[in-house]
Amino acid sequence: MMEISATAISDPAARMPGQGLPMDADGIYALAARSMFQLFSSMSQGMFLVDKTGRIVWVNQGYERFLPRLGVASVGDFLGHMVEEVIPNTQMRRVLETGQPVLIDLLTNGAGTFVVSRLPLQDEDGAVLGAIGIVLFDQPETTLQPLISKFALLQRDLDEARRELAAQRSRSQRAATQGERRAKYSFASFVGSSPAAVEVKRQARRAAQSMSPVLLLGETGTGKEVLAHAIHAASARAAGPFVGVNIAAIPESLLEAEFFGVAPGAFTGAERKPRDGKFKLADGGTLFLDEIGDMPPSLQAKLLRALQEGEIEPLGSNQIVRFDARVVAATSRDLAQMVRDGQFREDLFYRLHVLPIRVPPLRERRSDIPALVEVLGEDLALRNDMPPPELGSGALELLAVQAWRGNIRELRNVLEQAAMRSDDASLDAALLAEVLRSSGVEPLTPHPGCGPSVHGRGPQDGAGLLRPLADQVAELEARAIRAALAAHGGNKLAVARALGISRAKLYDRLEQLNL
Ligand SMILES: Nc1ncnc2c1ncn2[C@@H]1O[C@H](COP(=O)(O)OP(=O)(O)OP(=O)(O)O)[C@@H](O)[C@H]1O
Repeated sequence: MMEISATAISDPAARMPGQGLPMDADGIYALAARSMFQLFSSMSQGMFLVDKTGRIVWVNQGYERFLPRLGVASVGDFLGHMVEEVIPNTQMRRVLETGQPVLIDLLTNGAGTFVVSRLPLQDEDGAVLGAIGIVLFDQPETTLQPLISKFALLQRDLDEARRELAAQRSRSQRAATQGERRAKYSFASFVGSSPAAVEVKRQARRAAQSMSPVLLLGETGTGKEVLAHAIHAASARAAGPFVGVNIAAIPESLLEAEFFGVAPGAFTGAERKPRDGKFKLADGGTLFLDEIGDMPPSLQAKLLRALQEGEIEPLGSNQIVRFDARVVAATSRDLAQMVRDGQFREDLFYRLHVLPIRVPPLRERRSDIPALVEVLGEDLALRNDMPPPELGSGALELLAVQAWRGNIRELRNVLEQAAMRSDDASLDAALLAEVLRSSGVEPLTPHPGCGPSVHGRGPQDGAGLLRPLADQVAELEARAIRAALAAHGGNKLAVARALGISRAKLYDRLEQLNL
Protein backbone atom coordinates (compact mmCIF):
# COMPACT_ATOMS: atom_id res chain seq x y z
CA MET A 1 0.00 0.00 0.00
CA MET A 2 2.73 2.46 1.02
CA GLU A 3 4.81 1.66 -2.05
CA ILE A 4 1.88 2.32 -4.36
CA SER A 5 1.21 5.69 -2.80
CA ALA A 6 4.90 6.65 -3.14
CA THR A 7 4.83 5.72 -6.81
CA ALA A 8 1.61 7.62 -7.33
CA ILE A 9 3.03 10.84 -5.91
CA SER A 10 6.31 10.68 -7.81
CA ASP A 11 4.68 9.78 -11.13
CA PRO A 12 3.65 13.01 -12.90
CA ALA A 13 1.42 11.09 -15.32
CA ALA A 14 -0.77 10.05 -12.39
CA ARG A 15 -1.56 13.67 -11.66
CA MET A 16 -2.47 14.63 -15.23
CA PRO A 17 -6.14 15.46 -15.49
CA GLY A 18 -8.36 13.60 -17.93
CA GLN A 19 -6.44 10.29 -17.77
CA GLY A 20 -9.21 8.48 -15.88
CA LEU A 21 -6.81 7.26 -13.19
CA PRO A 22 -7.93 7.62 -9.58
CA MET A 23 -5.91 10.32 -7.84
CA ASP A 24 -5.72 8.72 -4.42
CA ALA A 25 -3.44 5.88 -3.39
CA ASP A 26 -6.28 3.61 -2.25
CA GLY A 27 -8.07 4.10 -5.56
CA ILE A 28 -4.90 3.30 -7.55
CA TYR A 29 -4.26 0.26 -5.41
CA ALA A 30 -7.81 -1.02 -5.90
CA LEU A 31 -7.58 -0.44 -9.67
CA ALA A 32 -4.19 -2.20 -9.92
CA ALA A 33 -5.39 -5.16 -7.83
CA ARG A 34 -8.60 -5.52 -9.83
CA SER A 35 -6.81 -5.21 -13.21
CA MET A 36 -4.16 -7.75 -12.24
CA PHE A 37 -6.76 -10.17 -10.98
CA GLN A 38 -8.81 -9.84 -14.17
CA LEU A 39 -5.69 -10.19 -16.31
CA PHE A 40 -4.62 -13.38 -14.50
CA SER A 41 -8.14 -14.72 -14.66
CA SER A 42 -8.37 -14.24 -18.43
CA MET A 43 -4.74 -15.04 -19.42
CA SER A 44 -4.18 -18.08 -17.21
CA GLN A 45 -5.62 -21.52 -17.90
CA GLY A 46 -7.76 -21.38 -14.77
CA MET A 47 -8.03 -20.06 -11.23
CA PHE A 48 -9.70 -20.97 -7.97
CA LEU A 49 -9.81 -19.67 -4.42
CA VAL A 50 -9.79 -21.44 -1.08
CA ASP A 51 -10.68 -19.98 2.30
CA LYS A 52 -8.32 -20.23 5.25
CA THR A 53 -9.56 -23.73 6.12
CA GLY A 54 -8.66 -24.95 2.61
CA ARG A 55 -12.26 -25.10 1.39
CA ILE A 56 -12.81 -24.23 -2.26
CA VAL A 57 -14.99 -21.12 -2.41
CA TRP A 58 -14.60 -19.80 -5.96
CA VAL A 59 -13.57 -21.09 -9.36
CA ASN A 60 -13.35 -19.24 -12.65
CA GLN A 61 -14.69 -20.37 -15.99
CA GLY A 62 -11.25 -21.32 -17.36
CA TYR A 63 -10.75 -23.84 -14.56
CA GLU A 64 -14.01 -25.63 -15.31
CA ARG A 65 -12.46 -27.60 -18.19
CA PHE A 66 -10.12 -29.39 -15.72
CA LEU A 67 -13.02 -30.67 -13.61
CA PRO A 68 -13.84 -33.77 -15.73
CA ARG A 69 -10.13 -34.77 -15.68
CA LEU A 70 -10.23 -34.47 -11.88
CA GLY A 71 -13.27 -36.74 -11.81
CA VAL A 72 -15.61 -33.92 -10.72
CA ALA A 73 -18.93 -33.64 -12.55
CA SER A 74 -19.76 -29.95 -12.07
CA VAL A 75 -18.71 -26.69 -10.42
CA GLY A 76 -21.38 -27.40 -7.80
CA ASP A 77 -19.54 -30.62 -6.88
CA PHE A 78 -16.19 -28.81 -6.76
CA LEU A 79 -17.15 -25.89 -4.52
CA GLY A 80 -17.29 -26.54 -0.81
CA HIS A 81 -14.77 -29.42 -0.88
CA MET A 82 -11.45 -29.34 0.94
CA VAL A 83 -8.86 -28.71 -1.74
CA GLU A 84 -6.95 -32.01 -1.21
CA GLU A 85 -10.15 -33.99 -1.68
CA VAL A 86 -10.55 -32.83 -5.28
CA ILE A 87 -7.02 -31.84 -6.41
CA PRO A 88 -4.55 -34.68 -5.70
CA ASN A 89 -0.99 -33.63 -4.80
CA THR A 90 -1.96 -29.97 -4.31
CA GLN A 91 0.32 -27.85 -2.11
CA MET A 92 -2.28 -25.15 -1.33
CA ARG A 93 -2.35 -26.15 2.32
CA ARG A 94 1.34 -25.25 2.65
CA VAL A 95 0.62 -21.75 1.37
CA LEU A 96 -2.21 -21.39 3.91
CA GLU A 97 0.03 -22.64 6.70
CA THR A 98 3.13 -20.59 5.88
CA GLY A 99 1.61 -17.54 4.21
CA GLN A 100 4.42 -17.90 1.64
CA PRO A 101 3.57 -17.83 -2.07
CA VAL A 102 4.83 -20.51 -4.44
CA LEU A 103 5.34 -18.39 -7.51
CA ILE A 104 6.01 -21.24 -9.88
CA ASP A 105 5.77 -25.01 -9.47
CA LEU A 106 4.95 -28.17 -11.42
CA LEU A 107 1.86 -30.08 -10.30
CA THR A 108 1.24 -33.60 -11.59
CA ASN A 109 -1.91 -35.56 -10.90
CA GLY A 110 -4.52 -37.58 -12.77
CA ALA A 111 -5.53 -34.49 -14.74
CA GLY A 112 -2.00 -34.06 -16.18
CA THR A 113 1.07 -31.93 -15.48
CA PHE A 114 0.64 -28.19 -15.00
CA VAL A 115 2.76 -25.14 -14.28
CA VAL A 116 1.01 -23.52 -11.34
CA SER A 117 1.28 -20.54 -9.05
CA ARG A 118 -0.12 -20.32 -5.51
CA LEU A 119 -0.57 -17.01 -3.70
CA PRO A 120 -1.78 -16.34 -0.17
CA LEU A 121 -4.62 -13.85 0.37
CA GLN A 122 -3.77 -11.73 3.39
CA ASP A 123 -5.40 -8.90 5.28
CA GLU A 124 -3.61 -5.67 6.08
CA ASP A 125 -1.99 -7.21 9.14
CA GLY A 126 -0.64 -10.10 7.11
CA ALA A 127 -3.10 -12.70 8.48
CA VAL A 128 -3.85 -15.41 5.89
CA LEU A 129 -7.51 -15.33 4.85
CA GLY A 130 -7.25 -17.84 2.04
CA ALA A 131 -5.21 -18.61 -1.06
CA ILE A 132 -5.52 -18.43 -4.78
CA GLY A 133 -4.40 -21.22 -7.13
CA ILE A 134 -3.54 -20.33 -10.74
CA VAL A 135 -2.88 -22.80 -13.57
CA LEU A 136 -0.37 -20.86 -15.67
CA PHE A 137 0.23 -23.51 -18.32
CA ASP A 138 -1.38 -26.77 -19.25
CA GLN A 139 0.84 -29.32 -21.11
CA PRO A 140 4.12 -27.65 -20.05
CA GLU A 141 6.09 -30.28 -21.95
CA THR A 142 5.00 -28.63 -25.21
CA THR A 143 4.34 -25.01 -24.24
CA LEU A 144 7.55 -24.62 -22.24
CA GLN A 145 9.78 -26.80 -24.45
CA PRO A 146 12.25 -24.03 -25.50
CA LEU A 147 12.57 -22.85 -21.90
CA ILE A 148 13.12 -26.36 -20.56
CA SER A 149 15.75 -27.14 -23.21
CA LYS A 150 17.57 -23.91 -22.53
CA PHE A 151 17.52 -24.55 -18.80
CA ALA A 152 18.91 -28.05 -19.28
CA LEU A 153 21.74 -26.67 -21.41
CA LEU A 154 22.58 -24.00 -18.86
CA GLN A 155 22.48 -26.59 -16.12
CA ARG A 156 24.81 -28.83 -18.06
CA ASP A 157 27.27 -25.96 -18.56
CA LEU A 158 27.04 -25.25 -14.85
CA ASP A 159 27.66 -28.92 -14.03
CA GLU A 160 30.71 -28.87 -16.30
CA ALA A 161 32.04 -25.67 -14.74
CA ARG A 162 31.55 -27.15 -11.28
CA ARG A 163 33.34 -30.30 -12.34
CA GLU A 164 36.23 -28.29 -13.70
CA LEU A 165 36.40 -26.25 -10.51
CA ALA A 166 36.28 -29.37 -8.37
CA ALA A 167 39.07 -30.95 -10.40
CA GLN A 168 41.24 -27.81 -10.11
CA ARG A 169 40.64 -27.59 -6.40
CA SER A 170 41.47 -31.20 -5.83
CA ARG A 171 44.63 -30.93 -7.98
CA SER A 172 45.83 -28.05 -5.86
CA GLN A 173 45.10 -30.06 -2.74
CA ARG A 174 47.04 -33.00 -4.18
CA ALA A 175 43.92 -35.05 -4.02
CA ALA A 176 43.31 -35.54 -7.69
CA THR A 177 41.19 -38.61 -7.12
CA GLN A 178 38.75 -36.70 -4.95
CA GLY A 179 37.62 -34.75 -8.04
CA GLU A 180 36.49 -37.98 -9.66
CA ARG A 181 34.50 -38.81 -6.57
CA ARG A 182 32.05 -35.95 -6.82
CA ALA A 183 28.58 -36.15 -8.29
CA LYS A 184 28.77 -35.37 -11.99
CA TYR A 185 25.06 -34.75 -12.46
CA SER A 186 22.20 -33.07 -10.66
CA PHE A 187 18.46 -33.60 -11.17
CA ALA A 188 18.41 -30.80 -13.71
CA SER A 189 20.84 -32.84 -15.87
CA PHE A 190 18.12 -35.49 -16.18
CA VAL A 191 16.36 -33.96 -19.19
CA GLY A 192 12.63 -34.59 -19.43
CA SER A 193 9.35 -33.00 -18.46
CA SER A 194 7.00 -35.80 -19.53
CA PRO A 195 4.79 -37.13 -16.72
CA ALA A 196 6.99 -40.26 -16.52
CA ALA A 197 10.20 -38.21 -16.23
CA VAL A 198 8.67 -35.83 -13.68
CA GLU A 199 7.49 -38.80 -11.62
CA VAL A 200 10.86 -40.59 -11.60
CA LYS A 201 12.61 -37.38 -10.56
CA ARG A 202 10.04 -36.88 -7.80
CA GLN A 203 10.68 -40.38 -6.45
CA ALA A 204 14.45 -39.94 -6.70
CA ARG A 205 14.32 -36.56 -4.93
CA ARG A 206 12.39 -38.19 -2.10
CA ALA A 207 14.89 -41.03 -1.94
CA ALA A 208 17.70 -38.47 -1.68
CA GLN A 209 16.24 -37.30 1.63
CA SER A 210 16.46 -40.80 3.11
CA MET A 211 19.41 -42.92 4.25
CA SER A 212 17.99 -46.25 3.03
CA PRO A 213 19.42 -48.16 0.05
CA VAL A 214 17.99 -47.16 -3.34
CA LEU A 215 17.50 -49.64 -6.18
CA LEU A 216 17.28 -48.13 -9.67
CA LEU A 217 15.59 -50.51 -12.09
CA GLY A 218 15.43 -49.85 -15.80
CA GLU A 219 16.64 -50.77 -19.23
CA THR A 220 20.13 -49.93 -20.38
CA GLY A 221 20.74 -46.25 -21.22
CA THR A 222 17.68 -44.91 -19.40
CA GLY A 223 19.70 -42.64 -17.10
CA LYS A 224 20.13 -44.78 -13.96
CA GLU A 225 23.67 -43.57 -13.46
CA VAL A 226 22.62 -39.95 -14.00
CA LEU A 227 19.96 -40.40 -11.30
CA ALA A 228 22.42 -42.07 -8.91
CA HIS A 229 24.71 -39.02 -9.15
CA ALA A 230 21.72 -36.68 -8.74
CA ILE A 231 20.50 -38.54 -5.65
CA HIS A 232 23.93 -38.21 -4.06
CA ALA A 233 24.16 -34.52 -5.01
CA ALA A 234 20.76 -33.80 -3.44
CA SER A 235 21.42 -35.83 -0.29
CA ALA A 236 22.86 -34.79 3.04
CA ARG A 237 26.06 -36.62 1.96
CA ALA A 238 26.66 -34.38 -1.06
CA ALA A 239 29.92 -33.10 0.41
CA GLY A 240 31.17 -36.68 0.78
CA PRO A 241 32.56 -38.87 -2.02
CA PHE A 242 30.49 -40.52 -4.75
CA VAL A 243 32.14 -43.84 -5.62
CA GLY A 244 30.83 -45.93 -8.50
CA VAL A 245 31.60 -49.59 -9.24
CA ASN A 246 30.45 -51.20 -12.48
CA ILE A 247 30.24 -54.80 -11.34
CA ALA A 248 29.81 -56.15 -14.88
CA ALA A 249 33.05 -54.51 -15.98
CA ILE A 250 35.31 -56.06 -13.31
CA PRO A 251 36.57 -59.63 -13.61
CA GLU A 252 35.14 -61.84 -10.88
CA SER A 253 38.59 -62.62 -9.50
CA LEU A 254 39.26 -58.93 -8.79
CA LEU A 255 35.86 -57.96 -7.43
CA GLU A 256 36.49 -58.88 -3.82
CA ALA A 257 39.64 -56.75 -3.59
CA GLU A 258 37.86 -53.97 -5.45
CA PHE A 259 35.01 -53.92 -2.94
CA PHE A 260 36.74 -54.66 0.33
CA GLY A 261 40.35 -53.61 -0.26
CA VAL A 262 43.65 -55.37 0.34
CA ALA A 263 45.50 -55.29 3.66
CA PRO A 264 49.21 -54.32 3.78
CA GLY A 265 51.46 -57.35 3.46
CA ALA A 266 48.55 -59.56 2.45
CA PHE A 267 50.19 -60.77 -0.72
CA THR A 268 53.55 -60.60 -2.27
CA GLY A 269 53.96 -59.48 -5.85
CA ALA A 270 53.16 -56.30 -7.71
CA GLU A 271 49.57 -57.22 -8.58
CA ARG A 272 48.15 -56.93 -5.08
CA LYS A 273 49.44 -53.80 -3.48
CA PRO A 274 47.66 -52.72 -0.27
CA ARG A 275 44.77 -50.41 -1.06
CA ASP A 276 41.37 -49.31 0.16
CA GLY A 277 38.29 -50.93 -1.29
CA LYS A 278 35.35 -49.02 -2.72
CA PHE A 279 33.35 -49.35 0.50
CA LYS A 280 36.09 -47.55 2.41
CA LEU A 281 36.60 -44.96 -0.32
CA ALA A 282 32.87 -44.16 -0.17
CA ASP A 283 33.01 -43.58 3.59
CA GLY A 284 30.83 -40.57 4.44
CA GLY A 285 29.33 -40.56 0.94
CA THR A 286 27.51 -42.77 -1.55
CA LEU A 287 28.53 -46.11 -3.06
CA PHE A 288 26.94 -46.72 -6.47
CA LEU A 289 26.77 -50.42 -7.32
CA ASP A 290 26.02 -50.45 -11.05
CA GLU A 291 24.82 -53.71 -12.67
CA ILE A 292 24.18 -55.31 -9.27
CA GLY A 293 22.44 -58.19 -11.08
CA ASP A 294 25.89 -59.25 -12.33
CA MET A 295 27.23 -59.76 -8.80
CA PRO A 296 28.67 -63.29 -8.70
CA PRO A 297 26.85 -65.57 -6.20
CA SER A 298 30.13 -66.16 -4.34
CA LEU A 299 30.30 -62.49 -3.36
CA GLN A 300 26.62 -61.87 -2.71
CA ALA A 301 26.81 -63.20 0.86
CA LYS A 302 29.83 -60.96 1.63
CA LEU A 303 28.09 -57.97 0.18
CA LEU A 304 25.00 -58.69 2.28
CA ARG A 305 27.10 -58.91 5.41
CA ALA A 306 28.83 -55.62 4.61
CA LEU A 307 25.47 -53.90 4.06
CA GLN A 308 23.93 -55.37 7.20
CA GLU A 309 26.82 -54.83 9.57
CA GLY A 310 28.41 -51.70 8.08
CA GLU A 311 31.79 -53.48 8.34
CA ILE A 312 34.20 -55.11 5.92
CA GLU A 313 37.24 -57.28 6.18
CA PRO A 314 39.96 -56.35 3.66
CA LEU A 315 41.57 -59.24 1.81
CA GLY A 316 44.37 -60.83 3.74
CA SER A 317 43.43 -59.13 6.97
CA ASN A 318 41.61 -60.27 10.05
CA GLN A 319 40.81 -56.73 11.04
CA ILE A 320 37.30 -55.39 10.78
CA VAL A 321 37.00 -51.98 9.12
CA ARG A 322 33.87 -49.94 9.69
CA PHE A 323 32.47 -47.80 6.92
CA ASP A 324 29.52 -45.45 6.56
CA ALA A 325 28.34 -45.36 2.96
CA ARG A 326 24.83 -45.02 1.56
CA VAL A 327 24.24 -47.59 -1.17
CA VAL A 328 22.53 -46.86 -4.48
CA ALA A 329 22.35 -49.95 -6.71
CA ALA A 330 21.18 -50.23 -10.31
CA THR A 331 20.40 -52.99 -12.72
CA SER A 332 18.79 -53.52 -16.10
CA ARG A 333 18.09 -57.16 -15.22
CA ASP A 334 14.90 -58.54 -13.72
CA LEU A 335 16.22 -59.03 -10.19
CA ALA A 336 12.95 -60.48 -8.87
CA GLN A 337 13.05 -63.13 -11.60
CA MET A 338 16.72 -63.82 -10.80
CA VAL A 339 15.68 -64.45 -7.19
CA ARG A 340 13.00 -66.88 -8.39
CA ASP A 341 15.58 -68.60 -10.61
CA GLY A 342 17.98 -68.90 -7.67
CA GLN A 343 20.59 -66.62 -9.28
CA PHE A 344 20.30 -63.79 -6.79
CA ARG A 345 20.05 -64.14 -3.01
CA GLU A 346 16.62 -63.29 -1.71
CA ASP A 347 17.97 -61.72 1.50
CA LEU A 348 20.30 -59.46 -0.50
CA PHE A 349 17.43 -58.56 -2.83
CA TYR A 350 15.28 -57.38 0.09
CA ARG A 351 18.22 -55.55 1.63
CA LEU A 352 18.59 -53.53 -1.59
CA HIS A 353 14.91 -53.32 -2.52
CA VAL A 354 14.06 -50.74 0.16
CA LEU A 355 13.47 -47.76 -2.13
CA PRO A 356 13.00 -49.23 -5.61
CA ILE A 357 12.66 -46.69 -8.42
CA ARG A 358 11.66 -47.76 -11.91
CA VAL A 359 13.38 -45.62 -14.52
CA PRO A 360 11.07 -45.50 -17.55
CA PRO A 361 12.33 -46.42 -21.02
CA LEU A 362 12.40 -43.71 -23.68
CA ARG A 363 9.39 -45.18 -25.47
CA GLU A 364 7.28 -44.42 -22.39
CA ARG A 365 8.29 -40.78 -22.54
CA ARG A 366 8.44 -39.98 -26.23
CA SER A 367 7.42 -36.37 -25.62
CA ASP A 368 10.90 -35.82 -24.08
CA ILE A 369 12.62 -36.66 -27.39
CA PRO A 370 12.72 -33.10 -28.83
CA ALA A 371 14.30 -31.74 -25.63
CA LEU A 372 16.76 -34.65 -25.48
CA VAL A 373 17.69 -34.14 -29.14
CA GLU A 374 18.34 -30.49 -28.38
CA VAL A 375 20.57 -31.19 -25.38
CA LEU A 376 22.42 -34.17 -26.91
CA GLY A 377 22.89 -32.16 -30.13
CA GLU A 378 24.39 -29.23 -28.24
CA ASP A 379 26.70 -31.62 -26.46
CA LEU A 380 27.82 -33.21 -29.74
CA ALA A 381 28.42 -29.76 -31.20
CA LEU A 382 30.58 -28.72 -28.26
CA ARG A 383 32.64 -31.89 -28.25
CA ASN A 384 33.23 -31.95 -32.00
CA ASP A 385 33.45 -28.22 -32.60
CA MET A 386 30.61 -28.18 -35.11
CA PRO A 387 27.19 -26.50 -35.33
CA PRO A 388 24.42 -28.28 -33.41
CA PRO A 389 22.32 -30.58 -35.59
CA GLU A 390 18.97 -29.27 -36.77
CA LEU A 391 16.04 -31.67 -37.08
CA GLY A 392 12.78 -30.86 -38.82
CA SER A 393 9.42 -32.22 -37.69
CA GLY A 394 9.69 -35.25 -40.04
CA ALA A 395 13.01 -36.26 -38.47
CA LEU A 396 11.64 -35.80 -34.94
CA GLU A 397 8.54 -37.84 -35.80
CA LEU A 398 10.76 -40.65 -37.06
CA LEU A 399 12.79 -40.62 -33.84
CA ALA A 400 9.58 -40.53 -31.79
CA VAL A 401 8.28 -43.84 -33.13
CA GLN A 402 11.41 -45.98 -32.72
CA ALA A 403 11.55 -48.72 -30.09
CA TRP A 404 14.84 -47.39 -28.57
CA ARG A 405 16.04 -50.60 -26.94
CA GLY A 406 19.27 -48.74 -26.05
CA ASN A 407 17.28 -45.72 -24.88
CA ILE A 408 19.07 -42.37 -24.55
CA ARG A 409 22.47 -43.86 -25.24
CA GLU A 410 21.14 -45.23 -28.53
CA LEU A 411 19.49 -41.90 -29.38
CA ARG A 412 22.79 -40.09 -28.78
CA ASN A 413 24.61 -42.60 -30.96
CA VAL A 414 22.15 -42.24 -33.86
CA LEU A 415 22.40 -38.43 -33.71
CA GLU A 416 26.18 -38.58 -33.60
CA GLN A 417 26.44 -40.94 -36.55
CA ALA A 418 23.95 -38.91 -38.58
CA ALA A 419 25.80 -35.67 -37.79
CA MET A 420 29.10 -37.24 -38.93
CA ARG A 421 27.54 -38.38 -42.20
CA SER A 422 25.79 -35.13 -43.03
CA ASP A 423 27.42 -32.32 -45.04
CA ASP A 424 25.54 -29.65 -43.13
CA ALA A 425 23.75 -29.21 -39.81
CA SER A 426 20.33 -30.37 -40.97
CA LEU A 427 19.51 -34.03 -40.37
CA ASP A 428 16.47 -35.34 -42.21
CA ALA A 429 14.32 -38.40 -41.63
CA ALA A 430 15.89 -40.32 -44.56
CA LEU A 431 19.41 -39.94 -43.15
CA LEU A 432 18.29 -40.97 -39.66
CA ALA A 433 16.53 -44.03 -41.10
CA GLU A 434 19.73 -44.94 -42.95
CA VAL A 435 21.77 -44.66 -39.75
CA LEU A 436 19.30 -46.85 -37.86
CA ARG A 437 19.44 -49.43 -40.63
CA SER A 438 23.23 -49.48 -40.64
CA SER A 439 23.13 -50.13 -36.87
CA GLY A 440 21.06 -53.22 -37.56
CA VAL A 441 17.68 -51.70 -36.60
CA GLU A 442 14.89 -51.70 -39.16
CA PRO A 443 13.43 -48.20 -38.65
CA LEU A 444 9.73 -47.92 -37.86
CA THR A 445 8.03 -45.21 -39.88
CA PRO A 446 5.47 -42.75 -38.52
CA HIS A 447 1.94 -43.39 -39.72
CA PRO A 448 0.58 -40.35 -41.57
CA GLY A 449 -2.93 -40.66 -40.13
CA CYS A 450 -1.83 -40.67 -36.51
CA GLY A 451 -1.30 -37.81 -34.11
CA PRO A 452 2.13 -36.35 -33.40
CA SER A 453 3.50 -38.74 -30.83
CA VAL A 454 6.47 -36.45 -30.00
CA HIS A 455 3.92 -34.29 -28.28
CA GLY A 456 2.97 -37.22 -26.15
CA ARG A 457 -0.76 -36.66 -26.57
CA GLY A 458 -1.88 -38.40 -29.74
CA PRO A 459 -2.61 -42.08 -30.15
CA GLN A 460 0.24 -44.51 -30.72
CA ASP A 461 1.51 -44.24 -34.25
CA GLY A 462 0.72 -47.03 -36.72
CA ALA A 463 4.28 -48.32 -36.86
CA GLY A 464 4.48 -48.27 -33.08
CA LEU A 465 1.52 -50.62 -33.10
CA LEU A 466 3.40 -53.21 -35.12
CA ARG A 467 5.00 -54.70 -32.05
CA PRO A 468 4.20 -57.73 -29.94
CA LEU A 469 0.71 -57.25 -28.54
CA ALA A 470 1.82 -58.42 -25.09
CA ASP A 471 4.35 -55.52 -24.89
CA GLN A 472 1.72 -52.98 -25.88
CA VAL A 473 -0.87 -54.31 -23.45
CA ALA A 474 1.71 -54.30 -20.64
CA GLU A 475 2.65 -50.69 -21.42
CA LEU A 476 -0.97 -49.57 -21.46
CA GLU A 477 -1.64 -51.39 -18.20
CA ALA A 478 1.41 -49.78 -16.55
CA ARG A 479 0.30 -46.33 -17.74
CA ALA A 480 -3.23 -46.85 -16.42
CA ILE A 481 -1.98 -48.04 -13.02
CA ARG A 482 0.42 -45.09 -12.67
CA ALA A 483 -2.26 -42.59 -13.64
CA ALA A 484 -4.73 -44.13 -11.19
CA LEU A 485 -2.14 -44.11 -8.39
CA ALA A 486 -1.41 -40.44 -9.02
CA ALA A 487 -5.11 -39.56 -9.21
CA HIS A 488 -5.91 -41.36 -5.95
CA GLY A 489 -2.82 -40.27 -4.05
CA GLY A 490 -1.56 -43.87 -3.85
CA ASN A 491 -4.75 -45.25 -2.24
CA LYS A 492 -4.66 -48.88 -3.44
CA LEU A 493 -8.28 -49.64 -2.69
CA ALA A 494 -9.46 -46.62 -4.69
CA VAL A 495 -7.06 -47.52 -7.51
CA ALA A 496 -8.34 -51.11 -7.70
CA ARG A 497 -11.94 -49.83 -7.75
CA ALA A 498 -11.23 -47.20 -10.41
CA LEU A 499 -9.55 -49.77 -12.66
CA GLY A 500 -12.16 -52.43 -11.98
CA ILE A 501 -9.65 -55.05 -10.80
CA SER A 502 -9.24 -56.96 -7.55
CA ARG A 503 -6.80 -55.75 -4.93
CA ALA A 504 -4.82 -58.97 -5.28
CA LYS A 505 -4.40 -58.36 -9.00
CA LEU A 506 -3.38 -54.76 -8.36
CA TYR A 507 -0.72 -55.85 -5.82
CA ASP A 508 0.53 -58.43 -8.28
CA ARG A 509 0.92 -55.76 -11.00
CA LEU A 510 2.52 -53.28 -8.57
CA GLU A 511 5.13 -55.86 -7.70
CA GLN A 512 5.84 -56.58 -11.36
CA LEU A 513 6.20 -52.86 -12.02
CA ASN A 514 8.29 -52.36 -8.89
CA LEU A 515 5.89 -49.66 -7.70
N1 LIG B 1 17.31 -37.85 -18.82
C1 LIG B 1 18.50 -37.67 -19.42
N2 LIG B 1 18.87 -36.47 -19.88
C2 LIG B 1 20.04 -36.29 -20.52
N3 LIG B 1 20.93 -37.26 -20.75
C3 LIG B 1 20.64 -38.47 -20.29
C4 LIG B 1 19.42 -38.74 -19.59
N4 LIG B 1 19.39 -40.04 -19.25
C5 LIG B 1 20.53 -40.56 -19.72
N5 LIG B 1 21.28 -39.63 -20.34
C6 LIG B 1 22.57 -39.85 -21.02
O1 LIG B 1 22.46 -41.12 -21.65
C7 LIG B 1 23.62 -41.91 -21.42
C8 LIG B 1 23.27 -43.17 -20.67
O2 LIG B 1 22.83 -42.84 -19.36
P1 LIG B 1 23.23 -43.72 -18.07
O3 LIG B 1 24.64 -44.21 -18.18
O4 LIG B 1 22.86 -42.94 -16.86
O5 LIG B 1 22.21 -44.91 -18.27
P2 LIG B 1 22.09 -46.25 -17.42
O6 LIG B 1 20.64 -46.49 -17.25
O7 LIG B 1 22.94 -46.17 -16.20
O8 LIG B 1 22.68 -47.30 -18.44
P3 LIG B 1 23.35 -48.77 -18.12
O9 LIG B 1 22.30 -49.60 -17.46
O10 LIG B 1 23.69 -49.27 -19.49
O11 LIG B 1 24.54 -48.49 -17.27
C9 LIG B 1 24.59 -41.01 -20.67
O12 LIG B 1 25.42 -40.37 -21.63
C10 LIG B 1 23.71 -39.98 -20.02
O13 LIG B 1 24.39 -38.76 -19.82
